[in-house]
Amino acid sequence: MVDRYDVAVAGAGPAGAQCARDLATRDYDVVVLETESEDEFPRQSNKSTAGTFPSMMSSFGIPDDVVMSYTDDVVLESPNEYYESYQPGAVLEFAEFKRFLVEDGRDNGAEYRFDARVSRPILDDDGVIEGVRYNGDEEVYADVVIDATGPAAPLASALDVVDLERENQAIGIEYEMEGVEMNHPEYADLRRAMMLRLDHNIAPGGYSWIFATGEDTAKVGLCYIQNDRHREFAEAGKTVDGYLDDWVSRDPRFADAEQIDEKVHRGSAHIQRPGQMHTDRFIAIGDTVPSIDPLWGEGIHKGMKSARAAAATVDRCLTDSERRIDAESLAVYETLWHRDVAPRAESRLALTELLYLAPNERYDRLMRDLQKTDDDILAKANRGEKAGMARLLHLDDVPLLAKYARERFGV
Ligand SMILES: Cc1cc2nc3c(=O)[nH]c(=O)nc-3n(C[C@H](O)[C@H](O)[C@H](O)COP(=O)(O)OP(=O)(O)OC[C@H]3O[C@@H](n4cnc5c(N)ncnc54)[C@H](O)[C@@H]3O)c2cc1C
Repeated sequence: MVDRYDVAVAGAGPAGAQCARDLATRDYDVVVLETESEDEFPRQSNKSTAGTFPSMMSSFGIPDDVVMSYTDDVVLESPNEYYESYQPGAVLEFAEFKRFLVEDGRDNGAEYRFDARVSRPILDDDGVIEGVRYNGDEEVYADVVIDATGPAAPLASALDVVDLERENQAIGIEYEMEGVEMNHPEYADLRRAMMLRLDHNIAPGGYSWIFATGEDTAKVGLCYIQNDRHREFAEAGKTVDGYLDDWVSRDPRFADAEQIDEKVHRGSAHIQRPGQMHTDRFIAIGDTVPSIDPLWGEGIHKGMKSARAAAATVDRCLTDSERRIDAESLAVYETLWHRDVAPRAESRLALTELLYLAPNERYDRLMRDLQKTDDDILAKANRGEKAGMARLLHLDDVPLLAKYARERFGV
């Protein structure tokens, strides 16, 4: 007997599981294939700090049970300055959040197969995908196939839909810690905050973070892309683990802190310009695209929005009396992605590249500027609006901009 569904989704991350939730709610026959075993799920894929905002929680009906802590502020730190901004948020228990998405999808009729490692597409005589092969020779057929395997991307790569480039791969690691001095006199009060720190001495060409999960507990981590920028500031031979250990041993906030039950989360994501995201009968979502926000690494909300855009696209195409699922019909996904998931993705990526190229002193100045700037300018810059970005630049940034232009355009 051939297994046949309306939609087959590879990967039960936030993107895949949300897509299945949306499709099952609309009564489509959907199956999700997840490589990990159900008993331990999620184990290796329990990678995320999972800081998010109320807009995500309310748009996707996420219950309070999966929240570790609520925060009031976002704090940006540079080596010698900091800037606080009121912005309520939530740090999720990522594993519980993933399990909630699976259970809720199942309650709505989605089928899950764990221990199901997707390896490649099944193609028809015209080279169009009509199903997937998993665990060697097992097969599932579907009208539409969705790759939501994050950076693994076995289907999107085989179909030449996305090319996740190694030089754009950001790697990250974090510890869950207790005994952290969250209100140290030399630093901002982090007791109810998500803090991101720009400092090449800690995370060369990237950033580090402390996200409060309790009075003296926090998720503490860092990430960077191993590109030229990283190498410019990096110490030879030092690994991402080494950088985190070094920060933890030097920063006075961790003087009496310890790792909780050896809890370590690690993973990667690609930070690159958006390209193609679909073809005949196929859509890529979440970190497979990749949808992650280049500036601050917010991937959960972006991935779930891309999942919703994909589900809406599939719904539209399968509602059509002819069930048209060719590339042209599915192209509405890319329109929705650029409109709703990551508007101005190009400018935000340019801002990110410029930001991580800047030296430490420039970060201190950025914090001083932000302290004097109204939140509206920051919000505009953050959205990638040129007017907001220009307000944060100075005349003596010309060499920095020239360096950026040389790297980006070779001029
Ligand atoms: C250290 C770190 C910290 C982060 N912090 C934050 C944060 O604070 N806030 C935020 O919003 N984002 C954060 N992110 C980013 C966020 O976690 C990701 O963007 C998000 O998880 C992407 O979701 P996804 O569903 O696209 O992919 P993934 O989460 O990668 O899920 C992919 C799923 O597919 C499965 N899979 C993989 N290969 C296969 C295969 N061949 N067959 C079947 N299944 C497969 C995996 O097991 C996994 O369950 C962080 C990421 C890292 C690494």
